[in-house]
Amino acid sequence: MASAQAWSELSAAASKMKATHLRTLLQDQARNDYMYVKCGGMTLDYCREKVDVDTMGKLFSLAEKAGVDTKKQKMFAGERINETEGRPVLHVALRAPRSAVINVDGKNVVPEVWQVLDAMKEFSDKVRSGERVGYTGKPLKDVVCIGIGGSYLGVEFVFEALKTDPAAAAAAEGRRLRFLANVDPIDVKRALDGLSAETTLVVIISKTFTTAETMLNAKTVKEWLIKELGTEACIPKHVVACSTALDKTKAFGIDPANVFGFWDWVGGRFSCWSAVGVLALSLQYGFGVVQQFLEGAHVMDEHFRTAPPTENLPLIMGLLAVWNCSVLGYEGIAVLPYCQALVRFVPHIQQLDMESNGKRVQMDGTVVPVGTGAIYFGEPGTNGQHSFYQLMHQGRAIPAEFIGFAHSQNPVELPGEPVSNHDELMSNFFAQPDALALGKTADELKAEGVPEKLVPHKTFTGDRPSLSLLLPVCNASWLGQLLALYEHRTAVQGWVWGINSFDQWGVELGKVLAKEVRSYLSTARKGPANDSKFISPTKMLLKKYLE
Ligand SMILES: O=P(O)(O)OC[C@H]1O[C@H](O)[C@H](O)[C@@H](O)[C@@H]1O
Repeated sequence: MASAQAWSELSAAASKMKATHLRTLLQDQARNDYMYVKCGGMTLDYCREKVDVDTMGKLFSLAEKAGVDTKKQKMFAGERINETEGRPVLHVALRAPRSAVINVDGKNVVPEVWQVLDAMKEFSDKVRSGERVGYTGKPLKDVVCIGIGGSYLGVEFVFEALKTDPAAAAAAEGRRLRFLANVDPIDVKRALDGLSAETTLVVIISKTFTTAETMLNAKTVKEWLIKELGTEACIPKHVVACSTALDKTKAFGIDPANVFGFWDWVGGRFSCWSAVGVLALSLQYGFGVVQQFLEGAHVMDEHFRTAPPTENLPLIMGLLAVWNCSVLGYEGIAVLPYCQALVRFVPHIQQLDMESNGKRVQMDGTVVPVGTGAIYFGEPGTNGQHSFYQLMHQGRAIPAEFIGFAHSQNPVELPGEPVSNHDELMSNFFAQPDALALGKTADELKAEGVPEKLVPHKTFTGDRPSLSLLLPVCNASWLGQLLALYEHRTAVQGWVWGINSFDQWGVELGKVLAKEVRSYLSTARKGPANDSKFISPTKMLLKKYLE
């Protein structure tokens, strides 16, 4: 955590920035050029953030004082930086090349990573080619993934993002991939709808293999398979698992040969590069496509590890998030991908950032002196424009992160239209940040002849910060880079705040209380039950539910 002095220096800079409209800041071309940063084919333009070059200098020095670089080197070196759980944080090892050396307690973990990757390639190739079949001899063309949180969101994001990528779509022809996350039995119905057990492979994804939702869903689907196929003997052919808890997968009845492992140094929300994501995505799109995703992430890892601060995209984006949240006092961040393929990107980023940085104490247990974490939300553009953008333009100011691609996965050009469909989409990507930043003044409206009484309603105050990320195309490799960028951006914020971005104790209390309700309901469904553990409003509502 940076010192109190470093934070107070920033609040002085904040006063200056608050008093300077983005219209003024954007007139400084040297400033704008400084904030136009390239990383390979990816471009970050952050000139519409409420910062000047001097502020950025202060933010880089804040990072230095907070020891961000040292913490980053420790992460890459496999040190136990997740102090509250005593674990290294090594998702970067999951996408390291075969030749890399990353030691944990003196042992290189990269060969183990590749051993599992090779096993997943072999397994998915066999399923896809029809060499490995179901219990009745039919090819396994459908896959149902059962998992929640980090064992679901990233995988679904990538699955959706590649669905319309021409190469991935061709590789997925004739195959279906479904997800079952919520413990709501309605989700079981939705996931299994129209599937035949004979052709369905079930992948149970759970790091701990104890998560209540996943375990109940896994049992429910196991029952479905047994009922449909008429025998428990079908399970080894139809159920596989991705987990670190090999004893528990065995107890569930899964053949150890059908379990794809990973390690305690892979955090749930950083795990889609492990068996958690690689197996299901390889089954759907083939291992080759998934390998491009991993390689893309590695490119971003290397950029993050080696690029100087002023060119380091994850560092800059992490610092801007800290600046907006802790110094300027904005509470939310809108993530706005102008790409329908990223339809499940924001839900994943919500978990990635809000579970990582929704913390109130520093590593040493003392309360962080500034606000931490932001409320993430967003929708693909242009859908969001017809929904919550009104509030962003004329209601609350919410820093926004616009994400766009130079080329579409599905180019369409209609004769007689002034621009291609993708250019139409991207016209909005370029227009919205300027509308937020510049706004529209009363004088401009009056000059346009807007009636006096409508002028206040039509005025846009502007001065609303955003950044824009432009990537070449939404394919496996660029998706890998994009997600790794957001992962490192998340870590940077946590390191500046001095919190532990890699634990998640905040999810525990609700789980414990749910256990008490579960045991009460189990008794109450059969007869009288003791509700003295609950507060009276909860008792009342439980009574109503059971009526
Ligand atoms: O993979 P599992 O052990 O089933 O855990 C699934 C999820 O459980 C909890 O909700 C954690 O907060 C998540 O970080 C985790 O990803």
